[in-house]
Amino acid sequence: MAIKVHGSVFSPAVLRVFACLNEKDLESEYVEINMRAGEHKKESFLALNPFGQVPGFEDGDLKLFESRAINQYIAQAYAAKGNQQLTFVQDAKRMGPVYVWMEVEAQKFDPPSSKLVFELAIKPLLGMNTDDAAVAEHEGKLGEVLDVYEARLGQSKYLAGDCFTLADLNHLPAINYLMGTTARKVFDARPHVSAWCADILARPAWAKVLALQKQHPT
Ligand SMILES: N[C@@H](CCC(=O)N[C@@H](CS)C(=O)NCC(=O)O)C(=O)O
Repeated sequence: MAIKVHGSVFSPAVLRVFACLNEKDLESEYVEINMRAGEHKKESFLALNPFGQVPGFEDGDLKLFESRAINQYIAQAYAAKGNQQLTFVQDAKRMGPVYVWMEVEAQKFDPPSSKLVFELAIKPLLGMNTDDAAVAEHEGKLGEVLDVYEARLGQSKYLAGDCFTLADLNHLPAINYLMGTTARKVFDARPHVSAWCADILARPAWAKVLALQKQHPT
């Protein structure tokens, strides 16, 4: 049975799941949820995600939500497909840094970057005014996080070592959005971070995500 991703292609969390599906060369069906019309708060969607947030994910009779957990599921369930560097292996020492940097993305990078995506990318799309004070505050916070990334990426090409892993992939939607905004300067000011961003954004799997987004411009 086909994999289905329910959501909006403007949602960073939805794009994160498509990035993983594309890395794994998996076919999937995009089921558009009209968030402006509040479809994500309706009974039918709440059966997929009781918190009323996109994405909702189906693989046959399995229903999941939370984009990062969905990506871990995809990486394990389809271990033999596509990019096998994303598979979690039994070697705990090898996996340790992956676990660390996945948490860093979710706990440290995501809070300021999500705020900036909302202020600088989503609000303009919705015709709302950007809060400049909030932007300045969260650019400062993101800069502090990226100072740590700069040191790390001076030691290894990717966050968890020499290979691209889910720890890197989970950053893609926010970085992609912020590269098109004034917050780009926070990344550009840090050479190792800037080179890493350019590298991960150039992945063919991410280009496929952007192509899907273009096909659904509303
Ligand atoms: N931690 C969740 C976050 C999901 C999330 O925040 N989705 C947003 C769009 S990116 C949403 O549905 N917002 C509408 C709402 O919260 O009502 C995940 O990674 O899946």
